[in-house]
Amino acid sequence: MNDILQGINVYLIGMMGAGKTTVGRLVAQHLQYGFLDTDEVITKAAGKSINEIFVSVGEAEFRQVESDILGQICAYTKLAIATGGGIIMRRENWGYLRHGLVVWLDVPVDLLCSRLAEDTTRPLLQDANPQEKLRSLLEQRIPLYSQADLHITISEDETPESIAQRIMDAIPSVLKQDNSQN
Ligand SMILES: Nc1ncnc2c1ncn2[C@@H]1O[C@H](COP(=O)(O)OP(=O)(O)O)[C@@H](O)[C@H]1O
Ligand SMILES: O=C(O)C1=C[C@@H](OP(=O)(O)O)[C@@H](O)[C@H](O)C1
Ligand SMILES: [Mg+2]
Repeated sequence: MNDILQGINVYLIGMMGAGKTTVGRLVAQHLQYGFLDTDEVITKAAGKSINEIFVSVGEAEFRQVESDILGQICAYTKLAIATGGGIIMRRENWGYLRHGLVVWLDVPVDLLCSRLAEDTTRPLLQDANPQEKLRSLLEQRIPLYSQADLHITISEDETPESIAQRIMDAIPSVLKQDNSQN
């Protein structure tokens, strides 16, 4: 598989709670790739949590830093990258994501909600009605998530390992022509 991918990066996109960070680590192991999480890179560089960044400089500045980090990451190869759920909103980010293979983890809102019910680390969900917030964010974002190379639909009962395996099985079918011909 590593040979077929020719070292191109694999980017996981999808909503908060979709499992990008959890599954991304496993995909990296399967591919014998490095693993990066854009949120983790940002929090390490800033010395602050995502919540603190949103409070101190606001979402707009966070999005700028997120784009800058993605621009730097995409210069490397052999990485599986878990992105933040909103990374797909900026057009310039697609220029970076397109250097790699983009995988959308598509999880129903009800399941996202149950996974994140006790979570306090997602500032956008510190809302009176987190379920409605997730629903409206997903509605805005679906046209963008849909631009992924690979669409992985996830049902209620599927382990992260099973999802990672499905991604591995599906990758050959969506490899960009240039890479599959080499
Ligand atoms: N396939 C899965 N089955 C059950 N729980 C999961 C699964 N994938 C992720 N989770 C849990 O859901 C929460 C959010 O996962 P995370 O990987 O942080 O998502 P994301 O990075 O997409 O926001 C975590 O508590 C994680 O353990
Ligand atoms: O969907 C979003 O806009 C966000 C998702 C978060 O990452 P996860 O998708 O890993 O939760 C994080 O980047 C930030 O809280 C904003
Ligand atoms: Mg994450």
